[in-house]
Amino acid sequence: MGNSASVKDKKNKGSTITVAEANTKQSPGGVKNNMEKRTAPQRGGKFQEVHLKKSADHKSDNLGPNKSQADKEVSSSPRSNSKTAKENAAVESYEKKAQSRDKNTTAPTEGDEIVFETFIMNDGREFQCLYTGGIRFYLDDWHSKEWQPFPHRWYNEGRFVTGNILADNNQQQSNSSNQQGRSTEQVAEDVQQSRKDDREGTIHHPKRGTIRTYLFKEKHYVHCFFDPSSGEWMRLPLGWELQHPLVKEMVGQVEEALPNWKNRPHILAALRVCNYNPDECISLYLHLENDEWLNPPKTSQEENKLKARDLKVKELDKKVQSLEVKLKNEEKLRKDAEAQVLSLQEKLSDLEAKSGMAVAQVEAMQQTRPRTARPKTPKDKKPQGCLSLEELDSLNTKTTEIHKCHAQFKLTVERQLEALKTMILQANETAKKLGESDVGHMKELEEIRSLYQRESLQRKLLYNQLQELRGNIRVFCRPRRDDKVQPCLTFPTDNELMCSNSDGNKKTFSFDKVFKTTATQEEVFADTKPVITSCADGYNICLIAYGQTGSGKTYTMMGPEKNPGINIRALTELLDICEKRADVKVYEMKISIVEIYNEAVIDLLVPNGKTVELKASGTNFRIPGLTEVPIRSVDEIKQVMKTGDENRSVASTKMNSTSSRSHLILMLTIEGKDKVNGAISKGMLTLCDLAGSERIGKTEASGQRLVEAAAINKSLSALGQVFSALRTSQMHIPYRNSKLTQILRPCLGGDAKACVFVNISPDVTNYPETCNTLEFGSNARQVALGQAKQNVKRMRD
Ligand SMILES: Nc1ncnc2c1ncn2[C@@H]1O[C@H](COP(=O)(O)OP(=O)(O)OP(=O)(O)O)[C@@H](O)[C@H]1O
Repeated sequence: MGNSASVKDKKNKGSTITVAEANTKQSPGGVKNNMEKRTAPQRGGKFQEVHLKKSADHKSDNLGPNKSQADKEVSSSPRSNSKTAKENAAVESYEKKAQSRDKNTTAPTEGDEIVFETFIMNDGREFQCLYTGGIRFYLDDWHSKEWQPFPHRWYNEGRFVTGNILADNNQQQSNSSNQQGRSTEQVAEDVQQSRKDDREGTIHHPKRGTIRTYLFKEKHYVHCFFDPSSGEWMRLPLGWELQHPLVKEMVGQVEEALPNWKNRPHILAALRVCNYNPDECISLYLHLENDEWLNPPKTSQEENKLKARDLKVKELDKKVQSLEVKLKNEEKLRKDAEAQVLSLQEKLSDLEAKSGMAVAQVEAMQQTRPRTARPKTPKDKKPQGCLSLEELDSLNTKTTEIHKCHAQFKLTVERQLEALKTMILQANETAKKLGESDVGHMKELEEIRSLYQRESLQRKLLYNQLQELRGNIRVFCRPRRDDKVQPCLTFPTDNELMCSNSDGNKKTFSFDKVFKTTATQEEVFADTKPVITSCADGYNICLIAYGQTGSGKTYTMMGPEKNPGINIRALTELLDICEKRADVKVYEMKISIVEIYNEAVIDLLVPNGKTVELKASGTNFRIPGLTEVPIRSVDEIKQVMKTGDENRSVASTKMNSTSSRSHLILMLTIEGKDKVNGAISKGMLTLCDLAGSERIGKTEASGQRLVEAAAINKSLSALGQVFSALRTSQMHIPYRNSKLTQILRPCLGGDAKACVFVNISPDVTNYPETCNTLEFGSNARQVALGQAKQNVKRMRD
């Protein structure tokens, strides 16, 4: 695991270049001519006479035109260059340490096996190294990009990380810097001789004129200026340093990312703490401002509180429903009342029309009525055609009756009108009251709605906290099914696994879940389902498969077409969630697929694959121009996967790689817009099938396979270092050390959730690799628990 890797690949034999050949080609200065005899440690723990390149005495001359970056760095820094007795003592002490560590952590192997190591210099720089046939090389990935002989003097200037990458984290040694004892003139001279780099600079001082500055790299960078009057390098005051162009640029970067942070000297002070790394400075600020981790640890009361809140939310749910029913009833009542008012208004206007007609009739009758006849005198003669007295009397009576009727009718109409007016007034009042109560209910409903939303948000937060308490990184162990091999695994409980070899060695490991070899794809997926749900709520989720080649990583993640693995199931589950929540949220899902091969990131959704670059963006990294394909159905998911797979085959043929030598990463962004309050949630699901974690075998340790193995070793080590830093709650998490950790950064740490599948082979012949994988998983699991407790119980019969 991690720093030591071996692979068996017989395909590439035609193009095999041995390490010695490769170095002869790579170092025109003639590596073989510059060899000397010295004692070097063997992995078996013995010392033997071997040839090693003469590096300390011949410094850069043996590297010819490929003068290594490391040598340049060393010569430019104020350190001792000569090989001393102190150095030899350091070499021997290292060798003794390596010998004793090998006994404990690494199984003895053949004499000239390739062993990968990481060398960390006291100033923090890291180099990938390989050790074979008693010779150690380092990968000069700054300048020549080739393997260079490991300089002798470096033994005194750093330490190796070997064996278990996580376990080695505690082996920090505080080697004292060689800088002590060197005069400032020598230091100044070294700086003058060094090649021009961005650490050199000048500042114009109003009294002292132009002053030379140099950004020293110690444990942390320290920006100093050379003071000729005292002959010493002095630390630059904040005010001066703010004038330096490089520093100005860094401060500007932080200011741009954090516009609220206006105090430039404070920013610079924080930059100093963060070793002049603006990204780190930004993340430090955000960490201190918002980080949940700074909150006091949760107690068991939290769980009770969560339950109580859940109950409250349910009650509120019921109340909302009953209020909605009530509101509907009241709305119906209001509509009825409105209809009644309308019909009454119609009746009223009808009656008004009728009464108007009646009045008109009466007026017409009054106008046509004959004048009252004068009383008849005896002299009068009844003219012809005139009415008789009796007739007139009866006419009078009728007229009087008509008058009476008219008066009565008028009275009735007036009364009716009055009654109608009162009714209309009453109806209006009722309608007004109904309207008011409607507004009241609406207000109440709105309040309850917002309360409900707040509660459900709080529920999600508490659910998230509960998940955090259970562990943000959950580790599952899945052994491959293989009935033809001699098994080395037993399963004492659902959380424990015992691994034993033919010598009777036994190791027990604990995980969040240990699947049996017979576990189905459905059973494996069931445990990740709740975590995936939270992706739709806007959380970053990551599922990683780690293990040696052939241990079932691809089977677990992708699976066969008829029995798919986690990838298809997770995406289908998310589509289901989106559909279920369609009433309240509108979701949009986009997918990208990339492959990391030899530290190059390849976009697999472009025909034949295209190399893309990672760019730092605030505290995270983004990939400008990366293809994103929207998905809306299971068929679309399958189509995208097929395209990715086809392009991966073409790309790997082009690069002469195999799928097990690269990491495959599937990235899905899911954006949901709340229909009620318009809130937007953005989650990310990262599904990662890592390259095989096994060690390199002797026969395959050449040419391209060697570079591949170094790249895999580097990225898996970086992943282990990130877990390690998270486990020990370090301020600086070394995400930058590999492309893999840069891409996985949003899903590791913070409030992201990760599930790590450690895939193992049940075969007893794979016992050492299986133990390495299980140890990686155990260490990753401790990140979740936040404890430095060792989960591995070692037993010997
Ligand atoms: N749980 C399982 N049940 C049945 N067959 C399995 C299981 N796990 C793995 N296999 C089979 O084992 C073989 C190797 O598995 P797989 O390709 O998934 O390994 P891997 O770790 O992804 O290897 P590589 O690193 O080369 O990609 C495949 O043929 C696969 O079908």
